[in-house]
Amino acid sequence: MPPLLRTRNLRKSYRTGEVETHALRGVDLEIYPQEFTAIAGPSGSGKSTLLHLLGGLDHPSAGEVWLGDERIDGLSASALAALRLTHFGFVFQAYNLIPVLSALENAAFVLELQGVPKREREARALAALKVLGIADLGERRPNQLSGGQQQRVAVARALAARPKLILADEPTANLDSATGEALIAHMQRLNREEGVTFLFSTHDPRLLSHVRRTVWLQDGRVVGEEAQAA
Ligand SMILES: Nc1ncnc2c1ncn2[C@@H]1O[C@H](COP(=O)(O)OP(=O)(O)OP(=O)(O)O)[C@@H](O)[C@H]1O
Repeated sequence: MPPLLRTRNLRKSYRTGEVETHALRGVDLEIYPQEFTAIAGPSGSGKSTLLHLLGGLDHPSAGEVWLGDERIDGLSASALAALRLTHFGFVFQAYNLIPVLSALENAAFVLELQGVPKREREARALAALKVLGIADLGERRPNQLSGGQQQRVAVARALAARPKLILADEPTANLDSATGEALIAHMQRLNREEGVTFLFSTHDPRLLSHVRRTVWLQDGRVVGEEAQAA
């Protein structure tokens, strides 16, 4: 099976005034369909930067990103936006829920952008909330939900759009241990039963104990890899 996502010698530098930070220094990575994988490493090692580049949220300084057999690193902003809408689900802190929309409307939001008709998007959003065990909370706004429930709505929103891949940046950060474990169990079930590919960035040992593969980053380089039994 060919990889879903692939990078070749991926590099990213940020310039802030006179200071240049080399966040990624040549990363080669392949993510295959149905993986349940974490990018792990210390703070500042480049995990979020890597996830952003893989999801087409930013351009690399050098190197290549391939989605299937399409090279995506050089695409225009609008082409990347279209690609994100159809291929990727994001569970990122910076992409949190829209405060004035209910949980159901938030879960349906990407479908609205995709032009899915109203009745179908409500049915799919509700089905996604059900999968995450929060169908009864569909009417609530984000500020009426706990942190864990909000994270589940974010996963439901990603899922409802039926992406090939869900990219999740520290999805269990700030969750108490029971809520974190419940969210992990839901994502595992989606992975096993629906075949959704998950790629996380995390340093949460709870999540790391459940992934099947961990790619370790340090100073912008892959320094090791572990496979775990399912
Ligand atoms: N927009 C930016 N401008 C300047 N420097 C940045 C920017 N984004 C990230 N960096 C720097 O790039 C390096 C990698 O950051 P990144 O956020 O990818 O690491 P991380 O492993 O996700 O860290 P954390 O676990 O703390 O979230 C860090 O040194 C960071 O300060």
